[in-house]
Amino acid sequence: MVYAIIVAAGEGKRAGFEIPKQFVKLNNQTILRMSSEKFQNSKLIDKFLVVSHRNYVDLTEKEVQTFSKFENVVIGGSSRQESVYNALMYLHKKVNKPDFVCIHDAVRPFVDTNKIDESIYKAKEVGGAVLAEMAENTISQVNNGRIVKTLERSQIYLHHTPQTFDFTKLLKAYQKAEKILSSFTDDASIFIHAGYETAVVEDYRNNIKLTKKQDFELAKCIFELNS
Ligand SMILES: Nc1ccn([C@@H]2O[C@H](COP(=O)(O)OP(=O)(O)OP(=O)(O)O)[C@@H](O)[C@H]2O)c(=O)n1
Ligand SMILES: C[C@](O)(CO)[C@H](O)COP(=O)(O)O
Repeated sequence: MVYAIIVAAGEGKRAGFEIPKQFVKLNNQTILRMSSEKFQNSKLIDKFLVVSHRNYVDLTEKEVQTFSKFENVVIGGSSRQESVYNALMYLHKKVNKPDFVCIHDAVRPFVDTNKIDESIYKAKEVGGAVLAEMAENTISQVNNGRIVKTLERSQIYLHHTPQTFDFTKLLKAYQKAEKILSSFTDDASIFIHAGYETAVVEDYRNNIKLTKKQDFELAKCIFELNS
């Protein structure tokens, strides 16, 4: 069984809207609903959870309750990784635990459903799989404003989501890292820290994370292009 975990418990501080950015609407649909619909439409996702900020549970539920694969809202934590951990612990308490979990940022509404499925196929083969975009710009490591070294860009990938993992292994990885979760910014880095193999699945550039206000201007263009 494959569960999606859609993390939507952030406050959207960098975006600066009056409400958390996952509830901002694009063409009359919230970002959260747009993202959730992609997992509802995936042929390999059996059920999904949405991780919500404790102050927005009702609004979160209202956005996703019509989806047949939606199971429950889980209360988030103080960081994205804490939120993921809360969802993993919810699943750990179930009698019928999932085999794989597919973790997605609610604020990446343009994810392609076929790419979701590709990440699941690859995770079933390798153990973990991350949708990622190969760097097309020259990349450098910088310290105090000075270039330390230029990196081989064919070996540099920008991590997107979803990131899909063997559930038992990911839970163990989170348990191993639970005192240092703030050292990580995504699930793959926690999985790799535990020594597990992780593959990349080439993703489309338009699977952007809506982080700042200007990303919503770009989102309007992507939405128009996709329409
Ligand atoms: N404690 C948190 C923090 C973030 N997220 C989710 O993780 C995803 C990526 O996080 P980010 O873009 O950083 O969202 P925010 O934390 O809301 O943004 P900010 O840091 O600007 O407040 C988002 O879907 C966000 O809702 C979460 O579930 N729980
Ligand atoms: C998980 C992620 O989207 C992969 O690129 C990214 O690390 C999330 O970072 P954020 O600061 O929590 O938005």
